[in-house]
Amino acid sequence: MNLIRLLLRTSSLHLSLAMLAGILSGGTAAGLIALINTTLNQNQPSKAILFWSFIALCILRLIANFISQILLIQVSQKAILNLRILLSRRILASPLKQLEKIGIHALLAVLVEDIQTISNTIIIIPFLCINIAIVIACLIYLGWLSRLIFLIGISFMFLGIFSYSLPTMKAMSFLKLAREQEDKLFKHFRAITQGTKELKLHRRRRQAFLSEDLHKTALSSRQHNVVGMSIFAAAASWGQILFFVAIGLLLFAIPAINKIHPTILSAYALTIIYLISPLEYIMSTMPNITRAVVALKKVESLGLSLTNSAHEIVDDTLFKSHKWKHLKLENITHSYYHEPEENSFVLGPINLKLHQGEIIFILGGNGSGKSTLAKLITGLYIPETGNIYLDANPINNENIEWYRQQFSVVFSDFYLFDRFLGFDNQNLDFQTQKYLAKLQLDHKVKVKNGVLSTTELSQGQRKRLALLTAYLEDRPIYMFDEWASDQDPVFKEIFYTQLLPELKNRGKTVLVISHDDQYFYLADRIVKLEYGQVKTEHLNIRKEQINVFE
Ligand SMILES: Nc1ncnc2c1ncn2[C@@H]1O[C@H](COP(=O)(O)OP(=O)(O)OP(=O)(O)O)[C@@H](O)[C@H]1O
Repeated sequence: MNLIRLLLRTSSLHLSLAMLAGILSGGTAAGLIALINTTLNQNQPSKAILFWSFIALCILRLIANFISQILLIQVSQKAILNLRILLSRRILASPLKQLEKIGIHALLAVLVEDIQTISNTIIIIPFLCINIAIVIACLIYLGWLSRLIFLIGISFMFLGIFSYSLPTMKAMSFLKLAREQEDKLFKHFRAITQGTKELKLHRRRRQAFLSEDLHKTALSSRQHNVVGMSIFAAAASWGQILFFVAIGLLLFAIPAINKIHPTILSAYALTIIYLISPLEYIMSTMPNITRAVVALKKVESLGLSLTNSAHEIVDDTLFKSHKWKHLKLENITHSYYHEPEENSFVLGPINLKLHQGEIIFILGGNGSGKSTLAKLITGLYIPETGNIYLDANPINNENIEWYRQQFSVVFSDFYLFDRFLGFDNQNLDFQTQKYLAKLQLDHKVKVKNGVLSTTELSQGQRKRLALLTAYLEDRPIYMFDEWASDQDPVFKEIFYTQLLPELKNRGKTVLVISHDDQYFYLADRIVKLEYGQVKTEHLNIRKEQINVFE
């Protein structure tokens, strides 16, 4: 089972020791029962040896139980920690296309819901193991008492397990359906947090959203959970009654068929009654275990398997001492997955050669494929066909991680971190302060130890902060996806006529996705897209005023 593999991966040594201690603890529990039986069945006052054995077994059980629990708690907590880190790593190591296909809401459901479910189950596994050890030890004791009754008991137990597991399989299918609703619920939660303004301003939209979307999904989730959990409850009640049927058989049916000594019968009855509590615990954990199995299956179904560790391949030997001259896209294509056949968007095949130190403008109408091309050029999307070359070197799985590190990008849907992560620059604060002044943000934002005093700014100001981060990254290729669209005319002018040429003068290659036709003359090369194809490619040697939309 994957859950056990997950624990084993965490620390097999700790787990083995904990299991040993657990078995010892279970063994002492069975030993105590045996001792109590012997003491009860002897017709004379208790001997000192029985008394001291009882004390010794109690102490042994206390110690073994404690050690086993402590070790198992450590393993389970470490497994939870590893699970959180591993899943986050897996998500970040997965191709962007795959993550976009899964969807943000489904990823959130995995990170919040599934991790919690798996963690909750991992926490109970230590106690589950100890209870299983007690059951096994008691069964061994029962087998030692009488083989015949043990065989009857074991057959009865398997019948019980079988009749318990059949309905639980049905219950699992309902829990799976409930889990599917969780993805939808997270989509609605996203709508609540990101669409608050739109929902507040439109009462009928809000009511329709609450009753038709949110309530419907939450209700469906509840119904599947209720049915699933009810089946578990029915199966558990059936399991409980089976204990008493077993005791009934033992007391009334078996002695009628076969003569059995009353001391064995009473020992059996006592042990079975003692077994009720651990068996009930085991049964009560089944819904949790089933939920965790469903959660793990969900995680795996998204292609985020937890059994292999994710690792990045960074081959930075490539081009280390070498200044590249051109970046070539050869017949690259990309298509999106969900669009209907007749409407599907395909970018490419694109053939382009971009030179080091150029300012390249990428133009085109809405939906023409500019941002898609940006993701392909920056290595975020792997081309479905064709290749990217840096000089004569093809970009492949081995060097793509390195290749991505050559780009500083501000996407139109950028994310702003409130502290500068991954910089080991000694003068970071000084440099940031300088750029804050340059971007006219020094009156609003301060920086201390790489932490920004605020990111609660206007959209245009936030974009300037994103640009600042790109400046600090100081990478060979810059990419701006409609960066200037939120800037006021004055700063727009500064961006195009001062900041871009400055970057070029520092030897940077600058790719600019833009609709600002008054600045197209600043470009060295202009690439215009239409319906996912390069419509025109224009080399602007004379820096003339051009109108490529004509
Ligand atoms: N994550 C996505 N999943 C599915 N389809 C997408 C996705 N992103 C974009 N598309 C589709 O790809 C096409 C091109 O989108 P893209 O964002 O590249 O256009 P664009 O030229 O940047 O547009 P705009 O100027 O509006 O930003 C569109 O038809 C869009 O529907």
